[in-house]
Amino acid sequence: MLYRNCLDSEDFAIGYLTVDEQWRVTSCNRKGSYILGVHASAIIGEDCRKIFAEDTRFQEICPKFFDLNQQKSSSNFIEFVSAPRINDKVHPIKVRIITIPGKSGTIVGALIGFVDLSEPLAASRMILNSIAEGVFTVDQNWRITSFNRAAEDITGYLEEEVLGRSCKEIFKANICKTSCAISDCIHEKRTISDRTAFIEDKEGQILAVKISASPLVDMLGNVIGGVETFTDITQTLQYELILDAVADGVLTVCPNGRITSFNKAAEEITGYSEREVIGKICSEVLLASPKPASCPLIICMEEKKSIVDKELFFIGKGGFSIPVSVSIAPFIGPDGSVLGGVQSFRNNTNQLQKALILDSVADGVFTVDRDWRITSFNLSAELITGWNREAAIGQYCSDVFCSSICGKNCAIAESLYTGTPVSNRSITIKDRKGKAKSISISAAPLVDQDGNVLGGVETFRDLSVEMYLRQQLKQKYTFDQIISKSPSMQRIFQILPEIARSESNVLILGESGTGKELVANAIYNASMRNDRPFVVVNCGALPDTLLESELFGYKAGAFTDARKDRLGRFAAAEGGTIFLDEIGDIPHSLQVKLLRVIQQKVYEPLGSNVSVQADVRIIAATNKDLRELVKKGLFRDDLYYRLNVVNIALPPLRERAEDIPLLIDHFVDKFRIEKQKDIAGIDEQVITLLMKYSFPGNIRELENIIEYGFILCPGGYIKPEHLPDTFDDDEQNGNGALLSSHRNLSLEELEKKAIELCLHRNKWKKMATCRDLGISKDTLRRKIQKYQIVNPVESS
Ligand SMILES: Nc1ncnc2c1ncn2[C@@H]1O[C@H](COP(=O)(O)OP(=O)(O)OP(=O)(O)O)[C@@H](O)[C@H]1O
Repeated sequence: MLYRNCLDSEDFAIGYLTVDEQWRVTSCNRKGSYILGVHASAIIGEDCRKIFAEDTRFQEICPKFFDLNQQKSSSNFIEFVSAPRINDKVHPIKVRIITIPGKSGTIVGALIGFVDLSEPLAASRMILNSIAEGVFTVDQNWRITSFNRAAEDITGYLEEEVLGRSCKEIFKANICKTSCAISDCIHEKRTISDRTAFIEDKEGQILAVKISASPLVDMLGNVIGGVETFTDITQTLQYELILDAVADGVLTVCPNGRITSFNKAAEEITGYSEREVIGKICSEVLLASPKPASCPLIICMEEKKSIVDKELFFIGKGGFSIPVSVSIAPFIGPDGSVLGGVQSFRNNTNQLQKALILDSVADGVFTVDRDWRITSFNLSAELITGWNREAAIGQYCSDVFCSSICGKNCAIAESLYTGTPVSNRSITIKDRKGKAKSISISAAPLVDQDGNVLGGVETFRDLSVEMYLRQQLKQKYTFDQIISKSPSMQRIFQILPEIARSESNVLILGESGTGKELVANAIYNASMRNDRPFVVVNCGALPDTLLESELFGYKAGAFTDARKDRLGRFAAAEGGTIFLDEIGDIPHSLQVKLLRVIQQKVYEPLGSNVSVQADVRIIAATNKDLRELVKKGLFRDDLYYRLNVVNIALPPLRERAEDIPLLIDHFVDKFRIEKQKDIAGIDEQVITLLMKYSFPGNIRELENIIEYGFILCPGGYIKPEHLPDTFDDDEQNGNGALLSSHRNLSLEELEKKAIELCLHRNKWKKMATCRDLGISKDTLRRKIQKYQIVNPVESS
């Protein structure tokens, strides 16, 4: 009974039958009736072989039942395993027969134990197959004894293909020979985990796997094989490799800002290893201010927005600060929640250095792309234009510079079209407040190695400082409008205020164009009479008869055309100053009258015998040798002495060459304003040419040459080709006979000549002529009409 109870226990997993010597069932436990699918009472007395024969699972075993009556000893212990495939499923049944000996030694029956092996096996297989990792087991000879579904999926082999085969033969792993994980774990009697290996799948493709291995031990502690789990990490490894291959530092964080990955470049840039930073709050590791509120990565995750190329400073492992440009994006899950964030960063040290170098350059520098949008803008550019970099970058350069050359005469465009850089072109721009500024620019295209144009670069210099300095210098060498640094002129400057203050008559001597009228003007300006009239009379320009009436006026009827009284220049200058230029040219009769004005301060108008009082200061000038005229009796000596109370002799320009550069600057400034043209100055070569020149026309001639250059030069520096054509001939330059043909030309005549020359040089191509002259097509057309310039080819 006890035996029955014991065999019927719920825990008992083995079915039992007892049979008599005829194989007739004498008892059957609960598990036995469960496996056989019959009630015990239904089979008591039945031949168990018949019962087994009816159950397909026992088919293989039935023939092995022997005749119990024939058995002699109790040594009959027989074990069979039957594993028929039914409906494509294996149904293993294990049967154990133990014979029961009787008193006489004969066999009186048997105890038949049977187990349906498929039950626990199926459960464990189910568990194994539901594991996502590949699992296989081997026996002590490395023969595979099980191979789960994930292992099949990863390797492409089916279990039945690999069972019984050597694991090395199947996996062909790189570690098989040198460091087999299973043999290591058996040897070390411990589980080995997370070892990376490369195996071959059935197709021969290499897979990266992460493996763990443990020894398989039986109940007695004997190692009976090993079990290995493996995961395909090929894709993860690829991602890691890709991340490590990118030049930018990349780190990822979880939503609370803790670092979850940190690539090789990130390690190199910051000096931290991945292991040192994983799990730490990103801002605490890398930012000077570790507060999450100031961490752009946290902000981006909070606001669910991305940022690109933000300039930041990281603190590296050694505590040094690293300029970086970071881009950040949050990881947004399908439900819209933030799962983390990724931050890529680039070491900006080089760019920063370049920017610092650019910012330390005194010249303004900016670059544009192919669409004329500003791509970089240095500090000097900010200072000169008043635009800050952030505002300027991305704008069209013409919107920032508002220059006179923007559009049609753009220097960058010109440098692109001509293939040669533009240098030192003087232009006017408007700063951000709209104030006009003079700058000198140089431009060049930006071209890549293959010659593709990427954009352009322009450097520019503020000329206002230069201009101010020149102005200061000019002031030092200036008296009123007279400019000179020559010692002889400086001496004159010293006595001029004294002369001006005196009431004495002044005689100014000097060649034509040396500045006699200018000096007379300066004396007048500095005199007490400067609030009274200043009247200029060119005595050489009028016929003798006209000159007298011009100076002293006339009464009606004094001569045929004199219908009514007319006041003369002396009357006009009453209380002020009269400047009598070319005094050496006045006739004898007038010399007497002039002497009377000087001596008695009275004169009579033509046709009148009534004397008129004259309070007029006389400043006279001549380019003639008055003393020689006196000697020859052509000029009255008493008048000469009266006029010559104070005598100023102006030296010719050839005797004060040191004044030439100063005067050049002065005239360039003057014409720049007058003509509103972007001329930066005079080319060095031109200065050399002018310094060698003898200037028979003195300062007036120099002034004319510069004006001529202004007309011909389109912009930038006035070059030798912009000088009057007589400068072409070096011989002539040397002997000082130059420009005689142009010396006395009026401005209009000069302009006409310049336009004719330019048209001729450009074979009457109007666009080229406009470009050379720096004028518009309309202006050129008007000037051609005005000066009636004709194309010789068309006219013939
Ligand atoms: N030192 C100077 N600085 C600046 N400009 C000068 C100087 N000297 C002469 N000029 C300029 O040269 C031109 C000729 O000068 P100005 O007419 O005074 O000479 P001038 O001796 O009176 O000539 P002329 O004898 O032919 O009448 C003027 O435009 C004048 O402004």
